Amino acid sequence: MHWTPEHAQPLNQWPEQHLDVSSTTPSPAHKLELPPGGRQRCHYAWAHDDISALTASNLLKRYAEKYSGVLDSPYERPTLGGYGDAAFLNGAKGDPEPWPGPENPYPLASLHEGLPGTKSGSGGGSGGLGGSPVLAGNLPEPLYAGNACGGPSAAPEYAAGYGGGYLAPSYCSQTGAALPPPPPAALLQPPPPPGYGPSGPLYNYPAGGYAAQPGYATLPPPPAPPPAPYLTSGLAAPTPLPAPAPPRPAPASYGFQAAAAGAEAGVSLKRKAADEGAEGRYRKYVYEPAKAPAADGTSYPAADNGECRGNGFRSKPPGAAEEASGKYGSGVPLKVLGSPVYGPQLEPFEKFPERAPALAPRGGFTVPLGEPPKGVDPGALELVTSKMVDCGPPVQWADVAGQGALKAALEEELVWPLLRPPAYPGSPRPPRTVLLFGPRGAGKALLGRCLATQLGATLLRLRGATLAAPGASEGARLLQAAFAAARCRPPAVLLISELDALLPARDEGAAAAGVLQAPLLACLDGGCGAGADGVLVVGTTSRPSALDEATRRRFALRFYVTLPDGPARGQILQRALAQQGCALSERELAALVQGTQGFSGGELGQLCQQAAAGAGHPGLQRPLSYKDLEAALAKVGPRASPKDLDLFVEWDKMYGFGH
Ligand SMILES: Nc1ncnc2c1ncn2[C@@H]1O[C@H](COP(=O)(O)OP(=O)(O)OP(=O)(O)O)[C@@H](O)[C@H]1O
Ligand SMILES: [Mg+2]
Repeated sequence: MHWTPEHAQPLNQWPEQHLDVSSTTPSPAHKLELPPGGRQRCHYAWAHDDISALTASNLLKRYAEKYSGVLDSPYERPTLGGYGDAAFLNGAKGDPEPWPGPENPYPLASLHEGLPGTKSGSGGGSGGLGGSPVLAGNLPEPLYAGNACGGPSAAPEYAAGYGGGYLAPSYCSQTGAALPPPPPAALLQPPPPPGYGPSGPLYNYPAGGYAAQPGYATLPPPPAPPPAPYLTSGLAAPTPLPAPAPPRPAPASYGFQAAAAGAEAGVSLKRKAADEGAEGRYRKYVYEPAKAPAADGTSYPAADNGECRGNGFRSKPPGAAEEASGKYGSGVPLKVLGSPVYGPQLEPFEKFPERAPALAPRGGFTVPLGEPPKGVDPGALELVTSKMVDCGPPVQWADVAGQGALKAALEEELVWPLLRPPAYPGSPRPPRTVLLFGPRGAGKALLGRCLATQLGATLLRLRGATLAAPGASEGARLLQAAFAAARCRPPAVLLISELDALLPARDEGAAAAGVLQAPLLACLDGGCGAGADGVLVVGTTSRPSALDEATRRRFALRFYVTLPDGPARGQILQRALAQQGCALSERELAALVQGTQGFSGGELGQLCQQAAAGAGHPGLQRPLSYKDLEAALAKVGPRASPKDLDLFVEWDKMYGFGH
């Protein structure tokens, strides 16, 4: 209770105010409403009780003696208003500072129920020292001082007991009509315990103060704290439980419990759970991050290893050995595919393994033999079968020097999807067409052969220039027959080199060649059986810019076959020279690799042939030397200019898939 101006009233009103504040008698209107303020306010309530019980009684006794002495003194009695006492004016217990109690003493009826004897006075004696504020307010005149009694002579009545008897004579003028009829004693207060009754000894308080406080033990369990204070901002309210939670047991100490509830209102849930342990009642509100996916895959299958690109495919493998884990589900071991270790660590050509026979057809690329489509000339079909089927040795990945990234991309995006059986009905269909573009002699056809080997497919080779040579009609007939032959021999790879020769040149305007574009597009669309399962069409061109959009779109994959880099050139040279019995030193080989920058694989082969031709080999019975190769370098050079290479790069950026 803080100091307010209305407290500065004459001293003759202090008992009334004091009684109002420090009443130990509960009013019927008092309710148990413990504010969530908690511990501190409850502490003030205890302090208030101290005033009413101990201090107030002592002070009343002391000042009653004083007043009686004043009244009995022969000199003029001073006015009570001039009997200033800051402590009393403030309503504090002799403390010059304002009482720091609550502004409005909230009714704590039950707290005062433990102080019996204050209401057990007879008749209207219930308005004794511990009288109810309601009763005090009903008094028509100020209490104690200035009343009709002319001043109390309270000292003799102290012996009447604390139960209101000792003040009863002071209110002698308070008739019973002025007071409301007293309620039944049984309703007001339970019988006082021994020692606190009217017949009990005066001031028979326990030595331990108010430790007994029987009212505390009889307090009903506090209401369950609202859930909102236990939710930190930003946390969604928990889902209401289907059944109401069982009431919490009455705490052993209500004061502590109330204080704890209020004090914990602003504590984070995590902190609360940590304080209360794993079995804490707030455990369900603890916000915890989602658990890691289960190892058995029953949980989220998201992989956080950085390999997932978001579409189910991992990033390109740094090495073939890492791809043996069956990325496409079927788990085809890489050993079966026979992929080499890509990159500069490629074994020298002379150490290449012996070419293995063609792998048997397997996986989803295996389909039963098909029937020749109707409308196909049987003669042309027989011609294609006998002349265009490549019966050369198989080509493994290791036979292609360099091109590590390209080989990995082809294997990942073409070979394995074709070999993998469809995961489920309606799964994406693997690509059936691929375009390899790059400088002449870069190894496009070599890669096409390698694809056929990896797929275990029959290889049918066509050259655009050969198809266009005999004329449009004959070329179209051969083209349709080639697609039909591939359809009849699944799995098959139809390799069409110099694809640009079948298309109308922009600058040349070859009418005959341009006529073959329509049958080509029709066959690529499946009209010739090319779209059937078990047929892969590989088109190659060194003039990708000659392809119009219609033709370009027919190829699902488009890869740039670059010129071999230094290590790849060294490998190609070593192999080519080894076939001619030439063994260069490392220094000579390095110089030759340096001098053949910009050469394609085909041009490197031509260089070796030129060197042999210049040396008179094989007529000359001596091995090739470095000088022979130097002489050949003067006659054989790269055909692709830097400008051409830039065009490839640009086209790859626009239409290629990169790798
Ligand atoms: N990376 C390579 N490794 C080994 N040999 C290669 C490589 N690149 C090219 N060659 C060899 O060069 C020669 C020409 O290769 P290929 O015919 O595949 O080139 P191309 O790109 O198809 O040429 P073109 O555009 O003229 O058809 C072949 O003998 C091939 O063995
Ligand atoms: Mg070729």
